[in-house]
Amino acid sequence: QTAAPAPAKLPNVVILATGGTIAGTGATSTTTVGYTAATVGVQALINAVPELQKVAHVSGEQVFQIASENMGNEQWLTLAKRVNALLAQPNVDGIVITHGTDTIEETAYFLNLVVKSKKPVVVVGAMRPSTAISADGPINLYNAVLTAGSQEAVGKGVLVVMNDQINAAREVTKTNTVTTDTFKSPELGMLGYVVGNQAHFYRASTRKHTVDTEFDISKLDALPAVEIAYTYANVGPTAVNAFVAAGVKGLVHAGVGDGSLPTKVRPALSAARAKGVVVVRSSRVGQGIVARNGEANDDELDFVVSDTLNPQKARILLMLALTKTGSTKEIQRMFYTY
Ligand SMILES: NC(=O)CC[C@H](N)C(=O)O
Repeated sequence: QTAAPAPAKLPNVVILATGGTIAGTGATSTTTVGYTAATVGVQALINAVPELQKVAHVSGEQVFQIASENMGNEQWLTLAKRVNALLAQPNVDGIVITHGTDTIEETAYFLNLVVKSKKPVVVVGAMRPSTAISADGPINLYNAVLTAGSQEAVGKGVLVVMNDQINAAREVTKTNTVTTDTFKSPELGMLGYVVGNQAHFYRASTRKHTVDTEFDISKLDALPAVEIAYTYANVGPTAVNAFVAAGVKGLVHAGVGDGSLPTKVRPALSAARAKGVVVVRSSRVGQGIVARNGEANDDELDFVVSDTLNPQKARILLMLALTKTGSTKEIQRMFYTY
């Protein structure tokens, strides 16, 4: 194994810590469930990986200290503004965000749509707490910093680096509740590997991101209310009606199959649309396209389809879309663009 090459000038990488298992501690070295997430501070995370100093000048900031099931719109806005402020500084070359893995794909996709820089932004987590045998946090952090400081990652959009693999924010999803190889980009594929102290890219997303999006959160302190209604055998209109009564501006329907609408749900969604709620048809399946005018006549219902975005990512794009427009035609264009 070769040592990390020593570049003439090391990149400056800022680590923004938000919590999660990568900052978690367990009772014993074999505690890999039932540990406490978000207990170790950012400086301790950096100190645990002295190898970072060979590949970047790293500095750390503790932005939050939470388990990522508690991540929300408010935290996303705070985080995105901090990322944009740091990347606007000429002496910052890249950013790593340490994060719980449960919602890592959502934070990554949100940032993918609102970061205004081509500089690398890498979101990273761990599946085993810092106290575990073979904890994956240190190697993941090392690979994330390496990637964030690399020229190869410039302009690739927000990345999730874990388990020696680089995935694009738009496609990556958690596929296993506990294993270290949980993050995949089903069917469409990962972007590359981090191997031998180097980030290797083989593909890039064709969808627009970061500097090429139309979204600007710099003056926002809240996002439009958008919820997800999940569908399953025997589902009725209760959840959809409750969301509409609560005043949502948008609803993502996590339909079955290719976005099918059960007979009992369709009228509730149609009534929601009549009240001005923007409805996006997505699917709970996790892979594949929800096609416009496929399982429903979207032109007639005035619905939007999610294309290949899963429901939790469709929710993010719909929130940002609603900050710009209420036009379903425009919002559909965005779902085919980002
Ligand atoms: N592996 C993890 O990071 C899960 C821990 C926690 N539920 C979180 O998402 O922050």
